[in-house]
Amino acid sequence: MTNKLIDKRTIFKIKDLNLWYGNDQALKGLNYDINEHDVTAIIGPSGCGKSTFIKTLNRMVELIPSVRTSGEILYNETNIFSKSFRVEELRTKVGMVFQKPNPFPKSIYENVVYGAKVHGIKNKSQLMEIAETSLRSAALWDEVKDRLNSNAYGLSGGQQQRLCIARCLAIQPEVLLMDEPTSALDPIATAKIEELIVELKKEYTIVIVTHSMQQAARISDETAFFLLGELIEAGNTKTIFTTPRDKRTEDYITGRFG
Ligand SMILES: Nc1ncnc2c1ncn2[C@@H]1O[C@H](COP(=O)(O)OP(=O)(O)OP(=O)(O)O)[C@@H](O)[C@H]1O
Repeated sequence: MTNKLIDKRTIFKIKDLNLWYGNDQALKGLNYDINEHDVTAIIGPSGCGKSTFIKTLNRMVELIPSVRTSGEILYNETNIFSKSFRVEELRTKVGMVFQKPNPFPKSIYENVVYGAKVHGIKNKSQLMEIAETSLRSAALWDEVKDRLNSNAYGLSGGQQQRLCIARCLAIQPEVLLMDEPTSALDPIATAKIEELIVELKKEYTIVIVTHSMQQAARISDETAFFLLGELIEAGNTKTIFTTPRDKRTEDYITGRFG
């Protein structure tokens, strides 16, 4: 399915992607392009393959031993499944934020600079600069700048989620994958993350799984509707929500199932 009208750079080109967990096929013949600086929302009923799909984009899904894939995902024009492709580099460039905030049991500062340290940066002022820049980008700096050495577990759920976003940003990704990043948060914390996503798309490309139609409509440029492992319909979010082509998309977005 072709889905782009505007002339933007394609960051992921997905070609005939299939994925199996053992004998069970979870993704079926997906063809889709994801463009730079778009927020792309992945929607669909429980079990339709949304999480599996985004975890395939940085090959995290392969951490499950029974997983087998076929097809291609071109990331900046290189197939991520090719033998010579460096998966560690992919996971640096394509970061992930999960449903439940998952900070490490460390200080706020140590959480943010963790990846930079793993990458060998030792200089204290450089690390402090990375921490401040990342926390500012995640709209958290003002709330934590006086308590950087406090344990991250002392933050609220919404703050912890922004900390996890800051931790991702600190390793300078190009893409942020977000798997229902607000489903564990209250409406105010959710609104803050949504505002942040809209701000972050100036610098990053964002793919977000969401169960909330309102959230998809509020923050995404493109929406892809999945059903039983298939990509049923994708395109401009406004179009998908106002004039879907497929009856199954219409039924889902109007709450008739799922
Ligand atoms: N580790 C796994 N082993 C085997 N099957 C799995 C595994 N993870 C997911 N599946 C199956 O793959 C299919 C897609 O699951 P996935 O979690 O990607 O769906 P989803 O759309 O993200 O669901 P939800 O909205 O409930 O999170 C489901 O049938 C699920 O049972």
